[in-house]
Amino acid sequence: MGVEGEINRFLQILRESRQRGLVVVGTRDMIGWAEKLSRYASGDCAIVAPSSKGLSSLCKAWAPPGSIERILGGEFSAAIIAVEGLIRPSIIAGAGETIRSRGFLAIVADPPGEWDPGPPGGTGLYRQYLISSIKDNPLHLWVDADAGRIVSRSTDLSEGVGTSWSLDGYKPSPASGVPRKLAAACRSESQARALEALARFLRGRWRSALVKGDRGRGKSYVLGLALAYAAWRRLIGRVIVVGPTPLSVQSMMSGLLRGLEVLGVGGYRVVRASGGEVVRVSGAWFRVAYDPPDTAEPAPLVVVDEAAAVGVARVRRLSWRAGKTLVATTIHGYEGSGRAFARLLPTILPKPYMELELAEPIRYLPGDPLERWLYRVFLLKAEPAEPEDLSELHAVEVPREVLARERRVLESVYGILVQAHYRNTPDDLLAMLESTHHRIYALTAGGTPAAVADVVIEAPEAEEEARIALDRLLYMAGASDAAFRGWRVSRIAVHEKIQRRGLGSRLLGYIEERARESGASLLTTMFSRHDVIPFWIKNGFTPFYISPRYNRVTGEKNIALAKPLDERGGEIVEAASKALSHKLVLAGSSIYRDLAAEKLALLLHSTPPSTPPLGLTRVQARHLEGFLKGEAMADQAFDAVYIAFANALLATRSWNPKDPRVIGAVARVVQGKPYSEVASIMGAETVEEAVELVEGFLREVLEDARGIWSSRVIP
Ligand SMILES: CC(=O)SCCNC(=O)CCNC(=O)[C@H](O)C(C)(C)COP(=O)(O)OP(=O)(O)OC[C@H]1O[C@@H](n2cnc3c(N)ncnc32)[C@H](O)[C@@H]1OP(=O)(O)O
Ligand SMILES: Nc1ncnc2c1ncn2[C@@H]1O[C@H](COP(=O)(O)OP(=O)(O)OP(=O)(O)O)[C@@H](O)[C@H]1O
Repeated sequence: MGVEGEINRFLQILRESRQRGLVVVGTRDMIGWAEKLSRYASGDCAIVAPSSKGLSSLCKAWAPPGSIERILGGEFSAAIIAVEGLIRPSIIAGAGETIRSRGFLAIVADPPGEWDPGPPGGTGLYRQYLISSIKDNPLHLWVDADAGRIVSRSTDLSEGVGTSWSLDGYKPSPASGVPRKLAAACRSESQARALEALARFLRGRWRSALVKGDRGRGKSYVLGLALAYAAWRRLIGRVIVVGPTPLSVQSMMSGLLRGLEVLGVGGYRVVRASGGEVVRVSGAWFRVAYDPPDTAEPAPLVVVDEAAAVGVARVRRLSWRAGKTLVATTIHGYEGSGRAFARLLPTILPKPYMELELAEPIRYLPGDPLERWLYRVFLLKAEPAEPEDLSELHAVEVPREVLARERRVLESVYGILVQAHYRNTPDDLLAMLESTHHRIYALTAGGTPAAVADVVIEAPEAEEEARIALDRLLYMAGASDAAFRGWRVSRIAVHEKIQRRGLGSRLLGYIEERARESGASLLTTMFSRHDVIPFWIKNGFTPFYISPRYNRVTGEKNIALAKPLDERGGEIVEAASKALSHKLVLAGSSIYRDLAAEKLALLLHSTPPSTPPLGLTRVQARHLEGFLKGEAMADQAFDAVYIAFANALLATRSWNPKDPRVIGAVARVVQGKPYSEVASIMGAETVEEAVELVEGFLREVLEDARGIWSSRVIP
């Protein structure tokens, strides 16, 4: 049988078993084979190929390798990857998740001996890892089409894969309120249970609900069914649906339309975008409309699909101003682990809050082998082993070769990072295996990693990704010529069961020693989880930069800190940190107004003392004396109080950043917050109490700092 016959036979096995499989075709005729494969799928496919190949119209959907998100949210009989050179893990993982039951993922690549899916100039470890992983796939066919031979094949139909979706186990809860015919439109028990809960949510006093689950679980669809229920019960009027693209909310719209149909709600109008996507469904008393994240405005009911792609800041803003908010988010998917994000959502969504999880896949059968393979190869569900005995700890560098070779090590290292960090993507694996400027360090207990750090060696001549902290540092210090090296701790995490026992600090100490030995002038870090600032300060780091913009993913501003390792590093960190202290005080009421006052105080306290470019006029000095004598309120002499307080804060460090009076004065004077907010920041019972505490404190501090501000009166 020729190669084509083999492929036909393999695809037949997929169709009969309803499982999904992987086809790899090695050939020099990439275009010809991409065309053949699209014919096997009768054109119901998505293709990932550069525009130069002229393949973009071959399938229903096309994405260039740099914008895989263009096909995500779609669903096809096949996904074809026809990309020369680098095939990022996120392309394979993303394309794989768009395929329905019985379908196939195809990679058209160079002939086997010549194929290198890794980046040019890399280590070659990703190639090695991917090739051995393909051979481990239980349902795959790899052919060398030009030589007419099979490279490897496995048709082990996985056990434990279901044969269809079923609602057999589902018995409606008493008084669920969901009509039977609507429940019957669900495909899994957990989807039907979620629908019941969402009906309760829509009827009751709940403010927000989160539907979470892995990809293809029917999260979006059940939101649509729930909206149909709400329309039928006349519980909704204006609803906005927010998602990264109109394509990404189509499953929700399908659920809505199907729900309206089975409930017999008629007389509504459907508006489609130019690409055919449903963007609005409006009936006599309800209107469900898609709104892009950038322009979405709160409404009585807001539905956010793919919340991780919409971003924390937007979800927070919309949900607080909406009547009710329904949110769907993916825990594990092509974009990596959204586990930490799913954990963050309950802390930002308004209460009362309800959470639901969908377990069984719907796009393909439960236990599908391609899903299991993608999750395993790209570590989307990596679970770290828990170290047992912490009495003997060893800090080590984990060589890339070991990560590529030893699955157990790779899983625990990766698992700790996935568990702790907001967002890991499959491409992190590529960076770990291939990028020569990344290094992985671990603290192991009995051979099991207990803490892990990913360090980037930043050098002035390196590409931008490998000098992000260095660039900010030079900018802040007003320097441009420095030619030194820094090591940036890009991620650090301790196994979640053993945090706050000194392990993180110990690993950081080890990294510091290695950085010193290598001749680096600095150790730096940059992150947006403001809750861990104390960890860095406790370990001797000095803040030197806070981004004026929000991190799109976390909704917080990035903060950078550094620890100098030699004299030159010390000079530049000091200059940059002083510049930051001036920004914090002088721009505290504008770009840094949203920083928590206690974080601003803490950061400021960790910068070196300096003299700010601020003096009082004689008139201001007179107003200030009036305030100090109790003849005027601080607000009456606010400009003078601000200048004198800024001088005192910047020039001395005798104040305690944890003192609520300091935090209150920072919130009021530096950040210009209203006393109502200052009172709650300080924990004061009334606004009057807050005013009294802040004014009393200001009088004390400014009296003590008289020597500082009085010498700066401009004649
Ligand atoms: C660049 C980045 O990766 S920033 C993100 C850091 N990583 C994370 O947030 C992931 C989750 N957290 C963790 O993995 C760990 O808690 C780490 C890495 C932050 C700290 O490691 P740990 O071993 O837990 O901290 P360690 O015991 O060494 O802490 C030393 C001191 O730092 C401070 N500290 C540590 N963690 C925190 C925290 N989450 N919040 C506030 N202070 C902290 C405390 O002062 C602590 O001393 P204490 O416990 O006596 O009060
Ligand atoms: N009850 C159902 N009846 C028919 N089709 C369904 C049903 N539930 C889900 N589907 C279909 O299954 C596929 C996956 O569902 P959906 O998109 O809602 O999943 P999801 O959990 O939101 O995952 P993803 O984030 O991957 O889109 C979609 O094509 C959807 O239309």
